[in-house]
Amino acid sequence: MKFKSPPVNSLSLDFITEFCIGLEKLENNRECRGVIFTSAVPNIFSSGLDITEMCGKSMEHYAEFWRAVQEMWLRLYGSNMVTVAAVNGSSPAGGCLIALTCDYRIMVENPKFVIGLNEAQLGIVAPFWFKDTFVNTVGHRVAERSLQLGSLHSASEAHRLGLVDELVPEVKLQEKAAAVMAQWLALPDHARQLTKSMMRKAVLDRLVAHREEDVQNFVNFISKESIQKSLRMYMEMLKKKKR
Ligand SMILES: CCCCCCCC/C=C\C=C\CC(=O)SCCNC(=O)CCNC(=O)[C@H](O)C(C)(C)COP(=O)(O)OP(=O)(O)OC[C@H]1O[C@@H](n2cnc3c(N)ncnc32)[C@H](O)[C@@H]1OP(=O)(O)O
Repeated sequence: MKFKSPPVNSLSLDFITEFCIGLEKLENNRECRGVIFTSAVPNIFSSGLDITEMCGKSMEHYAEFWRAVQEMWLRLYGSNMVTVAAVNGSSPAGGCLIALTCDYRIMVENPKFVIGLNEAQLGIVAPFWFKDTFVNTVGHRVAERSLQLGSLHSASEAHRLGLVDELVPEVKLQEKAAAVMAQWLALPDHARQLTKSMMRKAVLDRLVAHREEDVQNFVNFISKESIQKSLRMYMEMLKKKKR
């Protein structure tokens, strides 16, 4: 699955809806046993949740948007397929979450590419299920420090921390992703799928059990004037950076 929503593959409601429909089709296709996620936009895997979906909109819109974000994560983290992220560009926040939610992450070894859950830098808080996914990948200590600081890690640092599993030159990315996929698909599906479910079930169940509460927390949090102000300032900063 190749993300192609220029300029930065931000995760808008439309993007997320298409992502979920695409994933469901693949999940229901018995001939499809694995998916590689990558980007068709140069230098960007995904810039994370589309900030314009969380700024200056109605409470109803925030609730609809957050349910879609939850749905995307639930489907991807709970997927029966082998999921490999071929990270060929920067991947902050929600973009990093997509990579973390896969079974395996391969990143291009470009010192300009960054990845991490940088929510704290925007004055927002990664919800518990972002945090759980991060802890399950890198462990508690690394996740705690990285989340509190809202760190964006270079590709080599991300590899050192275990945030990504492998680094490769750009020209080798697709070949490597296909080789990893072949390795994972060599196992009997039922054994791999039951093992994956055993490892992820508690974290998935936690969101399912608290889904509406999580939507309400998000809506209350994001609609606070102080948070709206932080998001507006962040968007301004992104625009100024270009001038
Ligand atoms: C008490 C507990 C309660 C719990 C409540 C939970 C609350 C959780 C809430 C939210 C969670 C959010 C998670 C997220 O994903 S937030 C998004 C974070 N993303 C970022 O910080 C990335 C921002 N973008 C960048 O750093 C760069 O754009 C980069 C991706 C590195 C690409 O750089 P470059 O190639 O130089 O491109 P530009 O910066 O010029 O961007 C091009 C245009 O795209 C716009 N843009 C960029 N990112 C976003 C985005 N995420 N959303 C919307 N728009 C984005 C940017 O403004 C440029 O627009 P324009 O051309 O009009 O100037």
